[in-house]
Amino acid sequence: MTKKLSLETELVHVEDTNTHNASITPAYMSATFKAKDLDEMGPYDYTRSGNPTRSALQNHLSKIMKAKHVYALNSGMAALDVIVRSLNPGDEVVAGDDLYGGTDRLLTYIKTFNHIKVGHYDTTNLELITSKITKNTKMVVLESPTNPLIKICDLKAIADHAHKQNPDCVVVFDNTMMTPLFMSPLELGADIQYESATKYLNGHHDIMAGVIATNSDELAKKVFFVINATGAGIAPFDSWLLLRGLKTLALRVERQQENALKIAKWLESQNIKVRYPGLESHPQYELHKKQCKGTGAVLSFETGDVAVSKRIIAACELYSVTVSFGYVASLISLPCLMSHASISAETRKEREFPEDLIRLCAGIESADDLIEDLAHAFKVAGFR
Ligand SMILES: Cc1ncc(COP(=O)(O)O)c(C=O)c1O
Ligand SMILES: N[C@@H](CCSC[C@H](N)C(=O)O)C(=O)O
Repeated sequence: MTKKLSLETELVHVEDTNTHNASITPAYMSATFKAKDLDEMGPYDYTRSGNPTRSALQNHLSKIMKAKHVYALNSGMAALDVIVRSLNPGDEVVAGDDLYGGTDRLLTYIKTFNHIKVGHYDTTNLELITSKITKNTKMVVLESPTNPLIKICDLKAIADHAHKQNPDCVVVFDNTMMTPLFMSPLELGADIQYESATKYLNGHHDIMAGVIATNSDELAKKVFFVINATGAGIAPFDSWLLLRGLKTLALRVERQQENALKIAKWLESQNIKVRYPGLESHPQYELHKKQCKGTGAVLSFETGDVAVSKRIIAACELYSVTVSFGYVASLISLPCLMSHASISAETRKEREFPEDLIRLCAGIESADDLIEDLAHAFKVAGFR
């Protein structure tokens, strides 16, 4: 077919050749592969280095992420770990001031133990962030929308500035919240896009996974070296589950987004300050619309009192109280005690991180049921 296919179509059609023409890519549950003969070893020898199920997944992701090189790893944090291993002591990294807690923890680790200089700044303030990116900056680490404050940064403007200052500066973008369905960071100037595939890409909360995408041969080479050297590549059965989950990405995320918008509007109608890029009240609503095709399904809001937030969360019946997001069922959490507990209370305060912030991630249930459950929880908690 010569026509350019839409992403929704690409998602469900996995190109793969396998011995028996199985319709579904088999899970090659083998650590080793026999050498044909000693002069021709074949493409696979050991699953740490490569596995056909992982290759099928990576090839499929390459199409979806419109990237020349894609690597699938055993978690989103493993992906970031592989990326930051290209840094050397003394290198300077500029990062956002609102990042997933585990990202912050890993950046703090490399700052403390690898002697890499890491500065955190408000990425919504273009003047500030660009003033911090200089010719000495080796890497920029961004998230947008951020987890959990839903801050939006201007990726193109930041990447253009970084590359002007230092053509070798590596702009790394965490696209977990938007997924390739709603945002194409590589097209906007990122050198490396990574995602926690544990979230939307898989969608079923039954695996941990991460992906790295880049169009640079040089960066891809470095990434593959570390994956092979450390064993960070995704396992065959997890590759198989991720391939299966990806097929319904568009259906799931579109429905989740629809629900999130309805919930966000309902919360706003209760005079609550809601952080969601699909609301016109979001301070970077226009910017987000300019660089993304959708607004995702994660939102957060404050109640003004940690005790009230805890009571609301405890009173929810449909929302599971868990970390993570992107699951087909709805989730609710208190980031300061859960996903962002690894950031010290002092740092959270410095970065204006509200302790009463509730993060909510819409699933694919009926929006009416989800709103009714929240309304009921508010009542039980004595809120509103
Ligand atoms: C935005 C974001 N990036 C990266 C990660 C790390 O991914 P993983 O949990 O798959 O290691 C998470 C959550 O854990 C996240 O929320
Ligand atoms: N105990 C975990 C917490 C994981 S939080 C996962 C997710 N990214 C989220 O934002 O909810 C840890 O220490 O990493």
